[in-house]
Amino acid sequence: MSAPVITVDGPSGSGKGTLCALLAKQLGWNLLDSGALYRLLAFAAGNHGIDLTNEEALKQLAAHLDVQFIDKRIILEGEEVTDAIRNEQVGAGASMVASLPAVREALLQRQRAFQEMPGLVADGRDMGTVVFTEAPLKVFLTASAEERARRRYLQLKAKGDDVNLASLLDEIRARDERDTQRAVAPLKPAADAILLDSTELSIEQVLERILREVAERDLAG
Ligand SMILES: Nc1ncnc2c1ncn2[C@@H]1O[C@H](COP(=O)(O)OP(=O)(O)O)[C@@H](O)[C@H]1O
Ligand SMILES: Nc1ccn([C@H]2C[C@H](O)[C@@H](COP(=O)(O)OP(=O)(O)O)O2)c(=O)n1
Repeated sequence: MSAPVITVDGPSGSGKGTLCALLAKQLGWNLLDSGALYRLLAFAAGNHGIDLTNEEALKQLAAHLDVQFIDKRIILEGEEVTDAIRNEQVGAGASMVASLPAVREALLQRQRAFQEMPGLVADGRDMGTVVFTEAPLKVFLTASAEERARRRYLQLKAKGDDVNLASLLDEIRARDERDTQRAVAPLKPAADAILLDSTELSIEQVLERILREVAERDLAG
């Protein structure tokens, strides 16, 4: 029997990463942060002087990307990059490399390898539509662009980054546009996904709502 998967897809700042980390902890399941793979690829491309539109070179880089996920730390080619990949510049680069079909194909098996017992919580844009189409629970998490920009602003500011709310909102809108309009695996809810708008919900309310769905499907064992 294959391990059960909960997929959580949605736009930047909707709360996917937060929800997935809490779910994985509560259920004792594995966690896949697929966005981190696209961020790491964009970051590695920068290190190697590869242009973010060079599909062939990026495909090769993706196929051989030397990454280790150790607890909450991410090591790329021997260097810790856990914080370095979490800014809007790397996010925009990730969104660019993610629009290239050969790159997505090269990262597919690496993502599917995370499906191990007792279960997997998978965070991204195409977890329910492409990577784990058989998942018994699919969530599409959204929030208004203004609320998502506000959340990102508070998050980056708390980290000490020099951020501006208006430009974050512009960047989030540009990323939404690129992620939803691309030809391959665009951001959209799977036909069988639960749609949840978190604009007016706290993190605890979102978690509670999804844990109810987990219980209804008897997924937690
Ligand atoms: N429902 C919520 N209400 C308020 N803040 C939230 C909510 N969900 C997440 N956040 C905060 O918003 C920021 C972005 O959340 P994150 O989980 O990183 O989003 P995503 O992974 O979808 O980009 C984080 O600082 C997180 O603590
Ligand atoms: N499964 C995925 C995950 C991310 N991406 C792309 C599109 C996103 O804009 C970037 C960055 O994703 P990430 O989830 O890290 O971004 P946010 O934390 O939601 O801001 O990668 C993707 O195309 N497919």
